[in-house]
Amino acid sequence: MMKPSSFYRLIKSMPCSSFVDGWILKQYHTIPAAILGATITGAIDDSKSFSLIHPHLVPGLDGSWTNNQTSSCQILLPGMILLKKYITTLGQVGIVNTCQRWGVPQGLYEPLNQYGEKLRLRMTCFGRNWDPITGYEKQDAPQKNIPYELIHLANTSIKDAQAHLNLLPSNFELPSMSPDMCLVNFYSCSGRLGIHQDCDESDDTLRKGLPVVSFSVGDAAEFWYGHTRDENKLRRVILESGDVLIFGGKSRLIYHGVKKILTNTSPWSLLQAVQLRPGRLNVTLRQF
Ligand SMILES: O=C(O)CCC(=O)C(=O)O
Ligand SMILES: [Fe+2]
Repeated sequence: MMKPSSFYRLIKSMPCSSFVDGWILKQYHTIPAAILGATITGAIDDSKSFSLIHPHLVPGLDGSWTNNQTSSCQILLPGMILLKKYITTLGQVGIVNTCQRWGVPQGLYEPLNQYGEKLRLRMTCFGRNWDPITGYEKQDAPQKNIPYELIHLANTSIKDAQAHLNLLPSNFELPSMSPDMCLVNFYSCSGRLGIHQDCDESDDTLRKGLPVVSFSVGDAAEFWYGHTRDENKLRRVILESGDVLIFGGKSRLIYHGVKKILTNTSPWSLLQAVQLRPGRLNVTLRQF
């Protein structure tokens, strides 16, 4: 019996996969074969080194990852901005493929918390190393550069959010930043993330409120946030595929967490194009 590759798979197994054990095979989207055939060229051979990249689906750097025509901007709190439907389907496909390609061979691991318990997600990072227990302490492990496309998308998102803020009478500040760490999280349908603050970055970053930029791809999530850890006082927002959430300025140290994943809410067009496994991919960029 073949063991699943050590690379954790963002993209679900093809029905003809040689992977027969592990939870990877337990859930399938029911995508009719006719649709698969229309968009995915050729069967994927899982027995070789794991890569499901379809180069023709990776967008160029021509701005096609963003879609300002149909997106909208919501200010959730001072410094906390949600760009709804900001990333095009093509851009979302690009994010999945980029994370998949860049993640080889270590893949996304199941991190532990300080009590030795598994978190309810998988993760990897590009740029500076970070993990939930030691934070940024361990920089000796090999690092992978942050994919340029992700940096570009983060910068464009911040610029667009700033442009929106400039149109408003309020003077909510949203500083720019130069991302040097990119955290990739994948939540299965039962995944979640407890309420926390992102406060491991440098004092300078936190003091200046340099923003975290967060991309959501796949199933939607119920995201809780607010100025307190008290869950009764937190607000909720649904983060959907293609949304970009930015929290900086006065909201840089906001408490937040992912309460639940809303299963079967991935856009059909995304599943057709890239077959992201059931669940949610979240990519955050930040400056240490
Ligand atoms: O998945 C999300 O939307 C949030 C992720 C997050 O809070 C983090 O990685 O620190
Ligand atoms: Fe966070």
